[in-house]
Amino acid sequence: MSERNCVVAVDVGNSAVKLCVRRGEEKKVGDALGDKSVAAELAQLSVPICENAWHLRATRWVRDQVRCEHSHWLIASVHQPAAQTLQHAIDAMSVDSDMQMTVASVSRRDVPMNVRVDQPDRLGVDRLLSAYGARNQFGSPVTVVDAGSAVTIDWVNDEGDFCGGAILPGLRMQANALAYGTDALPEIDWKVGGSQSENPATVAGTNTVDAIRLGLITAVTAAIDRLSVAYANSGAGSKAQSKLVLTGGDAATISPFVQQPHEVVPNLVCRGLLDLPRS
Ligand SMILES: Nc1ncnc2c1ncn2[C@@H]1O[C@H](COP(=O)(O)OP(=O)(O)O)[C@@H](O)[C@H]1O
Ligand SMILES: CC(C)(COP(=O)(O)O)[C@@H](O)C(=O)NCCC(=O)O
Ligand SMILES: [K+]
Repeated sequence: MSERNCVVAVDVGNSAVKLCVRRGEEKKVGDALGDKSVAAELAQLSVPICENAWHLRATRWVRDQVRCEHSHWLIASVHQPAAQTLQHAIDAMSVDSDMQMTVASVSRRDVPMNVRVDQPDRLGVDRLLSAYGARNQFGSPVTVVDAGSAVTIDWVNDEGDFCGGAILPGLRMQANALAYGTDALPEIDWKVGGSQSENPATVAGTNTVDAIRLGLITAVTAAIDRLSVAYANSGAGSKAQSKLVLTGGDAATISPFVQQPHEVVPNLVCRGLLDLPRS
């Protein structure tokens, strides 16, 4: 890649930092509803923030991926200490690098989407950006699920407005909570597998691990199925059929057990960042 300018999209979550850079020709997406050009090839990386020197892995990856004169980093964060650590690593890298770097912290005001919640400034910018990315790719109405540290199940109405949603603990957090809050329960690997790999969402667990796995998967997927239908019904009379989109570190794990038709799109927050109109 030898462009003059490139954009580095960064989603700082509570478990991991996700980075995306678009390879090759950039496409202008702006705010065009239904535009599918976001499917352009992306280089993507997820670095768990529990990993030693995660910030160095992140910045080195970007240095190796992009060969441009000026990189503009768009950072959306719901974890301020991690965002600060990353900012310092970017500053340090820019001292030793030929590449010019600028960094912008993205807030909800940068996202061209109406927000219908009680306190918009308290809304996680990741929720808004994944909704924005989903709306750009699939149109509205759409239910957007981000299955990460927390699972968010959000609603974008017929008019394309962000209307809030639900927040529940993510799979790892639920697994931790059971192990932490009891004497007898082990901390399980919630990923599908083990003795009940055929379909843990329909067969009663006949041992502790399978029972926990069934509980966790059902808690998350039943919430998704129920709320996506309820949201769509709340927009009764809507002209367009409602869609359902999953993203986040656990999206692929839960997808086989979500009954409603849906799409899995990796790194929707970063895709939303790359879609933002340029100032
Ligand atoms: N290798 C992994 N490292 C960390 N989390 C993982 C990994 N594989 C799957 N996960 C799951 O992904 C979730 C984190 O998803 P992610 O979307 O990165 O979260 P966040 O946006 O909160 O940082 C964890 O809660 C865990 O359940
Ligand atoms: C709900 C979240 C914790 C999800 O974070 P994540 O799982 O992506 O790390 C985050 O969007 C957040 O801190 N939100 C602030 C509260 C709100 O959105 O209402
Ligand atoms: K999330």
